[in-house]
Amino acid sequence: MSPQKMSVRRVAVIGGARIPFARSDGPYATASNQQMLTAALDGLVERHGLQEPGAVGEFVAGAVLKHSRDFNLVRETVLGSKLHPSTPAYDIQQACGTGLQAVIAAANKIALGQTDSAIAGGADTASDAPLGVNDSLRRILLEARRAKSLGGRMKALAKVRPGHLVPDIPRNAEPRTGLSMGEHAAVTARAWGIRREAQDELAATSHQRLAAAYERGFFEDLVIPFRGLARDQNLRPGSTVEKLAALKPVFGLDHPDPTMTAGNSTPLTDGAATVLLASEEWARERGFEPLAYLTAYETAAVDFVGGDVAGGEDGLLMAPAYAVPRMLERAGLGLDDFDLVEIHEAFASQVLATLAAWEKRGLGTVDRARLNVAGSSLATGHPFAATGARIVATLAKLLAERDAPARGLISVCAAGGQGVTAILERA
Ligand SMILES: CC(=O)SCCNC(=O)CCNC(=O)[C@H](O)C(C)(C)COP(=O)(O)OP(=O)(O)OC[C@H]1O[C@@H](n2cnc3c(N)ncnc32)[C@H](O)[C@@H]1OP(=O)(O)O
Repeated sequence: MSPQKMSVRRVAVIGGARIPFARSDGPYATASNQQMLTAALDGLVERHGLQEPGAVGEFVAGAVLKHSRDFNLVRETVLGSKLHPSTPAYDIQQACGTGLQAVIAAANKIALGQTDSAIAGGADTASDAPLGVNDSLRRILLEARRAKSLGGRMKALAKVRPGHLVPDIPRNAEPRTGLSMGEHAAVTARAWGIRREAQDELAATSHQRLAAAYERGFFEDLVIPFRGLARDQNLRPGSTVEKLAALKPVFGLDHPDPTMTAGNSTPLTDGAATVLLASEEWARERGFEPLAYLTAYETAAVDFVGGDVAGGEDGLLMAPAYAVPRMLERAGLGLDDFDLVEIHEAFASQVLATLAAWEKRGLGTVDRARLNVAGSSLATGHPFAATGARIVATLAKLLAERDAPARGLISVCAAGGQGVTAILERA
């Protein structure tokens, strides 16, 4: 396959804005997805002066956990925000890949000349989870609604039993296997021989690097204070390997030597993030200096049902092991060509398994000094749909700081055995 650039027009990353991420059932416990997404969006709009009609071509974002009332969440967010009400908007969803897939959808339209600017992002709350009514009760209520007479309605409602009142609670589990993300990751960690010490080291590094990035003011123009938080609440600057080593395992307990703990797994998190993308012409006209350019992206999926449950190497969160080689081949690049690498840290073991898979597939090793240099999801937390936008904005700014040609790789694993990846470059 010959190397090819995907863009017809170059797509620039102009800036990002997110609210600090909070541990679920904490300070954002009463905040909805719409409120959090609005706060992130307003921060971006105000900072870049995008209030007038037509300033932004469209807003594309999503949430993984949504109430039925949020069927048009992203457009509703526009209507309650500082973005002009004439801005079109739509929802997108690819589990934990949502934020990055929103960036890709927006970038494609800019690349093809269908719009000049767009905002992409995502929000998620595990606190304000969409509890549903029990399926049996829902069917009875629908039957009652369809009934043509009071008698018919009463007859339907008379079928309600106490057991029907048990709510339908969303589970952090794969429908096809019934296993949680953490249990899947534990199976994969065993298949790849990922040690506890290596996981704790990765987690400690993530906290220390995120803390250092906050200390040097890196996030001052990226993070908008919200509901009393100015920094990611999950950040523990004092998180050392020794402290992490003392935590008890929480996943893979059916195995004699479980390695995954609350410290080397992402916590359930609430938050929202946005990114501003545009054509170079649009950026020039408005006087914005692009931080970086999106030059390639890829998605992949694995047969995790057969592979992972059987203890194979193609686990639920391993699709980036396929997406990245494919993307690099298309772009005519190798891992060595990247100054920075951002791997979403769903679990430390999943990052380490992904690195091992890239190595096994002949891509080489990633220099840890280039990996997640401003921390990642183990320290920031992981509000599912927001993570991709957080990473794009962080990496674009890190590349811009280098003030020289530089290239960055993004790898995000997602539920359903999927992976979304991208390349950012600074010319
Ligand atoms: C594609 C994808 O991204 S898949 C990933 C999707 N996300 C997930 O699946 C979320 C996975 N995470 C979880 O389910 C939960 O966070 C769990 C099960 C890992 C942990 O839940 P909890 O037990 O409620 O965690 P909790 O925050 O109470 O932490 C447990 C203990 O570890 C401690 N701890 C957690 N992190 C650290 C740390 N970095 N340093 C030191 N101690 C820590 C806590 O202080 C707590 O200690 P305590 O019991 O003395 O109070």
